[in-house]
Amino acid sequence: MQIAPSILSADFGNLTQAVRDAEQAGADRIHIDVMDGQFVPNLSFGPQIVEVLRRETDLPLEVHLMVEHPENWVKPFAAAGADMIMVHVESTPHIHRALSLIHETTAKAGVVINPGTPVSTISFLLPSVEQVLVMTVDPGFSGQHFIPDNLEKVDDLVTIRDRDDSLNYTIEVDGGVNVDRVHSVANRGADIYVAGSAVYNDEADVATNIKRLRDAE
Ligand SMILES: O=C(CO)[C@@H](O)[C@H](O)COP(=O)(O)O
Ligand SMILES: [Co+2]
Repeated sequence: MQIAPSILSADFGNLTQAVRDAEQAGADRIHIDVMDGQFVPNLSFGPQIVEVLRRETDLPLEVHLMVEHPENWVKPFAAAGADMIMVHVESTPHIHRALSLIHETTAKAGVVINPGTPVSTISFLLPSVEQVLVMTVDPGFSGQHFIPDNLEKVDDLVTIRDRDDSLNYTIEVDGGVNVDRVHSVANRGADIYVAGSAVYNDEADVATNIKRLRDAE
């Protein structure tokens, strides 16, 4: 599986080092959680941070937009160097427009579903995305508890993709993935998992934490 460390759990005073550590430890991509204090009750990064991190790493940068009016933020994040931009279906009445805007840039497009949103909500969008992000916590914070029922959505997304050759989205799981949970995520056929607090914490260094996750897959 691919691992996408989320820098939301890293030291905000040294994000460039956090990204370098992840790259050296063999991370596959960097997950950047963007929050506006409206769609979720927290604030985090703007496009300037992506621009800074773009200069630090060749790893793909994926932006998880947790904002209202995500359409307004597609171009700034793409211009800053995002390789993938993911939009919550719950965050806009104009999800097709948001995905089309992403495809007007060089970035790939992803759609995100909250724990309370069924896969059926996005079935008409699946041909239009390169990635589906299944939230296994309610978004807003790192370090929350994994909600296991959401793994059924991974089963559904794998089955739908297997049935239709024209669909080629990757399936990513985000929230509460740690050494105790990662095996169940891998088992269900997800392609990528996000790990925030399991990678960036005071217990061990980033390389040790990533190795522990890989060993537990
Ligand atoms: O999008 C989010 C939270 O809203 C996630 O990307 C978390 O930041 C992941 O952190 P952990 O749950 O792995 O600690
Ligand atoms: Co995220």
